Amino acid sequence: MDTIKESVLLDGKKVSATVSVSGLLQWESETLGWHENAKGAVDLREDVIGYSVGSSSIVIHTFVQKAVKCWENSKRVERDITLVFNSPDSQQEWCNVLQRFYRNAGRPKRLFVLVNPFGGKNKALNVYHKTVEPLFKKAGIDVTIRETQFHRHAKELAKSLVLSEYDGVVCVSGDGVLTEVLNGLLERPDWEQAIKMPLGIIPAGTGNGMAKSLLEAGSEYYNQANAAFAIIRGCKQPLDIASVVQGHVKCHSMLMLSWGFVADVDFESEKIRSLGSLRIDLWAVIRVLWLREYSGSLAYLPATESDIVGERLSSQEQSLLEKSGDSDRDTDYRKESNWRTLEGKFIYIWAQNVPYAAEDVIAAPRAKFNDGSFDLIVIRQCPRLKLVSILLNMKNGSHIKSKYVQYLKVKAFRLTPGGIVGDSIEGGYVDLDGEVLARGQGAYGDGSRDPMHYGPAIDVNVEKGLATIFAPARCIE
Ligand SMILES: Nc1ncnc2c1ncn2[C@@H]1O[C@H](COP(=O)(O)OP(=O)(O)OP(=O)(O)O)[C@@H](O)[C@H]1O
Repeated sequence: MDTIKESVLLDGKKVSATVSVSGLLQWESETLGWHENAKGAVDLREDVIGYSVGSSSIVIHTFVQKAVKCWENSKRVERDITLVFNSPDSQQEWCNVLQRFYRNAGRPKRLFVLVNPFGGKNKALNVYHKTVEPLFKKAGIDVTIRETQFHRHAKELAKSLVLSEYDGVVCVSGDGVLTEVLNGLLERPDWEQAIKMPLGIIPAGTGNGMAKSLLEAGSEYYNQANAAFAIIRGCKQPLDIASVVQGHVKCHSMLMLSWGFVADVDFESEKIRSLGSLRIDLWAVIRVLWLREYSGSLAYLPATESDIVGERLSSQEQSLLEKSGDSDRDTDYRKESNWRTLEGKFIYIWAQNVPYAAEDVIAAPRAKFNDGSFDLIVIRQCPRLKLVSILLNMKNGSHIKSKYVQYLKVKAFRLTPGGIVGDSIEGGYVDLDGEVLARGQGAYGDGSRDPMHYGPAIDVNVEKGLATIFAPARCIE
């Protein structure tokens, strides 16, 4: 039978209710006639966390979007709907329909949850217990929770995870812990299997660009409850991943790589960390006043015809490129003929996988989760005042309209960072998903014993949809 119908008490009122195998619960009052509250409906797939069964009742835990101003994504609110049945048989019949529906809905049943107790303002544990745990409980999810105890602990845990025991790994943290899990999975001997494990993120760090990008793309209000609900709903989005190789160092990125101004501000301002988020603004002012330009080169493989700017590679550059990087993975772009190069002075180069780099920074408004490319934002020579306006406009993404910004979608790139123009030291940092990948001589002591010294060129290859991430339904590309 596709639909069952029953006369029940719904929140104490007599209604005629139906539930269909396609997941729609509808009701109509048997006493109110055409009164505005006489009818109702709820979509079991889109708007329900789960259900629980009482002695003669079923409680449906709904999580429905509240209508707000049209330009805002609306918040969801929890509301329980209690259905009381006349007989144990009809209750059982309804339970069977609900059970069958949720068994086939692709929702996760067993999750491995990692919480970074020091993420953001040390509030991640509180976020988990207050907001996330109650929702997972209502959804009937079995949770194994681990607090990360040290830097890169999440990576170790991902490396040793028993894959068959979980339907997903969820990080209650910033983007850093999520990236560690990704790298742990990809460093396993069984990485091809391991990387199919769906990942989830509940924003509880300082940098929450991935969670913001997912919720925004799904037209969901940005908060931790909605992020948890996206995981409960079980929709999954393939996510591009960049493999990054510099000499012997090999790792993976899901968010961003930057070199120059932006990375320098981020890392150099660590000295004034006690000032909180103000540290970034203050250091940005310092760096604008004492603006650095770096010499270097960027070779890249355009993703589309309109991303072709710059010169073709010389035959020597092309042959160097073909010997470089990583040949382990499926996608190998090194021998493609369409590579281009930009050389000279740069203020910054920023490669971004998803639109948001942080909650309030839309670094790459055209970025897509699964288009097989990273978006490059390149600033070369630029007057100081224009640079300030570009930085301010990153809050709404309009910086890409500036004539000083080159915005390119690329499938692969090779960055050769050089020194500060007009200075004997190299200086600047290369930031990979919030961690130092490399730094120029002088960025750390005299640089002679710095293990992260710039070294050889950095090769980045985008692997289309290599990872899988839980995402709001409307975000799926
Ligand atoms: N118990 C711990 N002690 C010290 N460092 C930890 C611990 N757990 C996780 N970390 C490290 O904290 C870093 C930041 O993690 P997370 O992703 O939660 O936040 P973030 O937004 O990237 O940064 P922030 O620390 O500024 O909030 C990661 O590099 C991770 O390895």
